[in-house]
Amino acid sequence: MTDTIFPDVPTLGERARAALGRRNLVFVGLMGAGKSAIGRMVAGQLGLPFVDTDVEIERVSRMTISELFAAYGEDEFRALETRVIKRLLKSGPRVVSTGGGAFINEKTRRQIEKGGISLWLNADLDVLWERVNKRDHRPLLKTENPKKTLEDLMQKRYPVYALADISVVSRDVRKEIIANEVLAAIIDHTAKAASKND
Ligand SMILES: Nc1ncnc2c1ncn2[C@@H]1O[C@H](COP(=O)(O)OP(=O)(O)O)[C@@H](O)[C@H]1O
Ligand SMILES: O=C(O)C1=C[C@@H](OP(=O)(O)O)[C@@H](O)[C@H](O)C1
Ligand SMILES: [Mg+2]
Repeated sequence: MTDTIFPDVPTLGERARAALGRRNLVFVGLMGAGKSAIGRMVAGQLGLPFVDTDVEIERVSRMTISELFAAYGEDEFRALETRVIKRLLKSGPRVVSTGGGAFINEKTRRQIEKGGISLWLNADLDVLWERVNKRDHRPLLKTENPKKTLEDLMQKRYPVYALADISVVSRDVRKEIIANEVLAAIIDHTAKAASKND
């Protein structure tokens, strides 16, 4: 409707796409923050390809994340994750949603810093818990007290996620609202970076 009345006014998605240029957009944050769901939605609005690193890891290994953890352990999973992300970031621009531990790994974080704009979806414990407790495919949460495990991971990881270029609060509102806030944050970040270079 708006497009018909104001045909030349770019949409939020088009403005964010122009701001991103040739860079990848990389979602980081804890399990349940919405990286996979919001990442896919944002990619659609930007008109860019979307890839979820966990899905890509499962595709190349022909195993589920749980099977990989069980068969080879977390260290091997991280090594595979680093290799997959390095490859994905080489041929952008695309939207990449990482698994929650990717940005915590120093080697992977350096690749992300080099290969694109990182965006932290920052959510509080209750929001995360509400979302993750509905499914049991996350091996790190198969503990006696998964909510406490999630809380411990928050304590350890949040200072590292805070190193991301952009952060957006992921909360209990419709996904479209968060996706639009992500697009606005990309535009804002690029404008600030440009004015710093003036
Ligand atoms: N804003 C939101 N409102 C409601 N549900 C959401 C929202 N964001 C994500 N979800 C849901 O929460 C669950 C976890 O999201 P997901 O994207 O898998 O998180 P992550 O990839 O960060 O672990 C999914 O079922 C997803 O659809
Ligand atoms: O936080 C983590 O270390 C992990 C998060 C998961 O991805 P999501 O954050 O998409 O759930 C997945 O990569 C794996 O279970 C390990
Ligand atoms: Mg995910």
